[in-house]
Amino acid sequence: MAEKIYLYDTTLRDGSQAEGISLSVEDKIKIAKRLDLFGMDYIEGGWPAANPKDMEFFERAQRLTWHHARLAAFGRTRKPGGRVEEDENLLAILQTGVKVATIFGKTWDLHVYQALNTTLEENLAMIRETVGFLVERGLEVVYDAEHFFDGYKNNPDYALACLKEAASAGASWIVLCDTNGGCLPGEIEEAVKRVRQVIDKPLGIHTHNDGELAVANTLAAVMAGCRQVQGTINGFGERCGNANLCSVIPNLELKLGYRCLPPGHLRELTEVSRYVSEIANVIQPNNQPFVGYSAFAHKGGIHVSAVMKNASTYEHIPPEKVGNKRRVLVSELAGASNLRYKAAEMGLKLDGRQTSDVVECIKELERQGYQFEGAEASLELLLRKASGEYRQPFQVDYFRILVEKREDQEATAEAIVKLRVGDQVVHTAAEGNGPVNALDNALRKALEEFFPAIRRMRLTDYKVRVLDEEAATSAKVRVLIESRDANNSWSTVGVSTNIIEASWEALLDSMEYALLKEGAQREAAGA
Ligand SMILES: CC(=O)SCCNC(=O)CCNC(=O)[C@H](O)C(C)(C)COP(=O)(O)OP(=O)(O)OC[C@H]1O[C@@H](n2cnc3c(N)ncnc32)[C@H](O)[C@@H]1OP(=O)(O)O
Ligand SMILES: CC(=O)C(=O)O
Repeated sequence: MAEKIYLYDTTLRDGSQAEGISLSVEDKIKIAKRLDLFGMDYIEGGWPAANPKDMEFFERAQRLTWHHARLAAFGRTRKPGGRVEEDENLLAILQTGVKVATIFGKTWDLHVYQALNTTLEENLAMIRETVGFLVERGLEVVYDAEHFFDGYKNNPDYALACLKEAASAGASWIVLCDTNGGCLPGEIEEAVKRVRQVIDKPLGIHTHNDGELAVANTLAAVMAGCRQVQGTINGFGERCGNANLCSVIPNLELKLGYRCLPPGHLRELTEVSRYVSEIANVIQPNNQPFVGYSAFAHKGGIHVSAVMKNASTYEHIPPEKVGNKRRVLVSELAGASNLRYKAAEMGLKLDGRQTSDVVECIKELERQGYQFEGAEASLELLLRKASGEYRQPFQVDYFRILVEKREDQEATAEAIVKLRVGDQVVHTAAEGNGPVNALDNALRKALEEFFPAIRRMRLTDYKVRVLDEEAATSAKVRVLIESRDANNSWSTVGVSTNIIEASWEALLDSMEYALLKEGAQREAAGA
């Protein structure tokens, strides 16, 4: 059976130290519950003495049932010259009622002298007394040796002496921290091996990402003998972040053959990562390894052609192992393979001639400024039209816009639209707070009577990108529109030197796509 590596999540504590992240108690509870079900072994809930929010988290957490994880409360060693029995930070940990306390203490002599302003001997006493105080009260103590690796480089005997104090005082885990995040994997490996010779306790690793090596350093530490990994979901954390558990876990399980999560749970990784990003209100980078939207997205025609023959030609793991999906993008870099893949996804049949015509058409449109990667609904309409199986639900004869601005009055906009549905001609006018809004209103007014689905869709985002800035006010623009109904969202694109025309194109595609989906749903329901 594969060897177990214990997962220690500090998203709620070190993750909250990231600039721009502030979690409410409710957010923390939601994340902790999800991580518990996911199979995290330890969840660090916060530093109870640091703020009332963290204490409230523990009060609420005590009333909940935890299926897998042990909750840990974080804190520091006692103050220099202080008494553990009177240390409010330790008393707060006891007050939370948790069974695990994680204590960080100094290991780097520089910090002892300059941050704590005390002696090396007093720091050893602080570690010994603090760990002993909590162990005597029945807690499992995880000892986080802050700045261990920098301390080891500067004064190895003292750094190791700090670890020995914590171990002999009864700490269950000795966790080696690369607090400044500047170490290299080789340095980590060497130091961990040395610690194993002198410390007879299970070791853990806690790394930061300042040299972009937090994941690599964590893996190096595990290969050298650490059996607990500390990190955060999506690598959130102070400065450049912590070791990203969304990369650490699949590397440990899939590449190194360790056991971290309960069997089958790795498939929840992508969902967990996105859930935490959503609650933390952080946009997940598309290129985030394993779990990002683009982690298994293939754009180059050469890649897609090979992936369709054997996915491992351009994928280091099957995406479904981590709950992610393969995607194929269509752009000017596409070949026939991209189009065939897309057409099959849409249930369309394109013959060789149609496929090469669409590839050429897309390359030409992208040259003009269109971008189909971010406008999959416009792409689908294009492919359907090319397949010869598509009937347009309506035809537009023309639109006209009137924008008026009078002195001391707000600007007004009015749009007139003439279109045909079958053999009926519709001629409507509508006002709006701007020309695009007026067009949207006029189109809806014309179409709603024939197609009630239009009432159920709405525009959710509108983006304009100037394509050739130097052309100033005569520049070409690309408009991307995002729309949604109760079940789906979709994006469409339009390009023109006239911003109204570009918007109009994207708007028409958006409504046409809503009708296409509505028709497909009705068909599926047998209506
Ligand atoms: C490596 C890490 O990530 S550790 C965790 C870091 N996280 C945080 O700091 C977030 C939460 N922090 C806080 O809310 C506040 O800093 C508090 C409540 C903890 C302390 O606030 P204050 O009492 O106002 O102190 P302040 O933050 O200015 O300074 C920290 C003090 O802790 C001392 N300290 C630092 N590490 C330790 C330690 N391991 N053991 C004992 N004391 C320590 C410092 O020497 C300093 O003492 P001083 O005030 O006598 O100079
Ligand atoms: C303990 C901790 O958060 C660190 O050393 O980075």
